[in-house]
Amino acid sequence: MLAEEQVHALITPHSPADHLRLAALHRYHILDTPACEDFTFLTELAATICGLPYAFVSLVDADRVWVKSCAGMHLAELPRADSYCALAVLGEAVTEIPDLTQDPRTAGMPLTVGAPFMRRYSSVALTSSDGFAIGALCVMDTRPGRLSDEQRATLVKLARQVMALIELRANEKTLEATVRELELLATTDDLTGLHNRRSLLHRLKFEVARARRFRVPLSAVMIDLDHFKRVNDEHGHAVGDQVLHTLGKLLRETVRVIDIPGRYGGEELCVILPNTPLDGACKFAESLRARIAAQIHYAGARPLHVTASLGVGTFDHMDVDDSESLLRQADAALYRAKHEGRNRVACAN
Ligand SMILES: Nc1nc2c(ncn2[C@@H]2O[C@H](COP(=O)(O)OP(=O)(O)OP(=O)(O)O)[C@@H](O)[C@H]2O)c(=O)[nH]1
Repeated sequence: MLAEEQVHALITPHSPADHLRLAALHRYHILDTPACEDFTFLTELAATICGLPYAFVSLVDADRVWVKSCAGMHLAELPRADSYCALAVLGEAVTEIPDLTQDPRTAGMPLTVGAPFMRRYSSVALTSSDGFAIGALCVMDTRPGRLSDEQRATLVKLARQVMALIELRANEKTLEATVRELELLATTDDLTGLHNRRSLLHRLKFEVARARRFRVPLSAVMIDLDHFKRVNDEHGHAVGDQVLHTLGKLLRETVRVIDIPGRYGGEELCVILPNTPLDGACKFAESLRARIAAQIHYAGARPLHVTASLGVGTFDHMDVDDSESLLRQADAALYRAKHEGRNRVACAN
């Protein structure tokens, strides 16, 4: 019998390419994902075809072997050094150990010396598209023995199906992430990071419908920077852009998670406040006005102060009309705020 550390070295000879193999495994984002019927089906099929009670789809991580699906026995993960599957990623496409008690690498492993006292192990490596063995489809039994040629050939085909499923799931995830990114691009204003006009109006329609349905108030605050033309004229368009960008950030950080801040157009911004009555919306607008006025911007090294006028419009659930009239109300109030001297909030009557 080999010394324990020699056996350990046989089982976990992390090859120089192991970090590449691990990188290939991690690209699939499959580790620690929930159980899934498709994998279970293929695993149970492997057990049935080989006529054995146990089958597993295992993925060999840095220090553990994580089990994606199992048949015959529940297993979540094992230390890498305690798993037969760690051997399956060492080079051979097919690994077969007809008597685990006779192989120095496996004779002392917990599943060999303890329940269920495994005796045979056959596996096919799961090979990534770039050629790395990331895990194995394996079958086991508590009696020694070998697979027939036909069973082995079928297990190879099934392993390809498992790998195809892993690829498919990874592609689906990439596609979902791309769709999310595209959605974000289509609904976000580049300069401010707020909802763009189209998205803002879309969300507003939805909120109007919700206010009607649940009989709750809905408010909108229109925000227009004061004398912004001067900022552009005196300091350049890039400084004006920077002011809008900073303002967008302030808005994103100020509003509650259910509020909807957007860029209505040019230097006019808007925040939709669901479930907020007029007095709450006016308080919000006043605090926003003060924050905008307190912000310091820079034109080169020169500090620059910018103020805004704000108009608040509200629908009570009793008279919720439509999104356009809500914005008209807020706009009329904004016009009043400008007219009364700017850097102030006007609320709809
Ligand atoms: N830098 C920059 N400026 C913008 C952008 N969109 C609109 N503006 C400018 O915002 C200015 C708006 O000017 P006006 O509508 O005349 O109003 P104002 O100077 O802000 O004056 P009041 O609103 O009456 O206080 C114009 O000069 C626009 O060019 C933008 O994306 N970037």
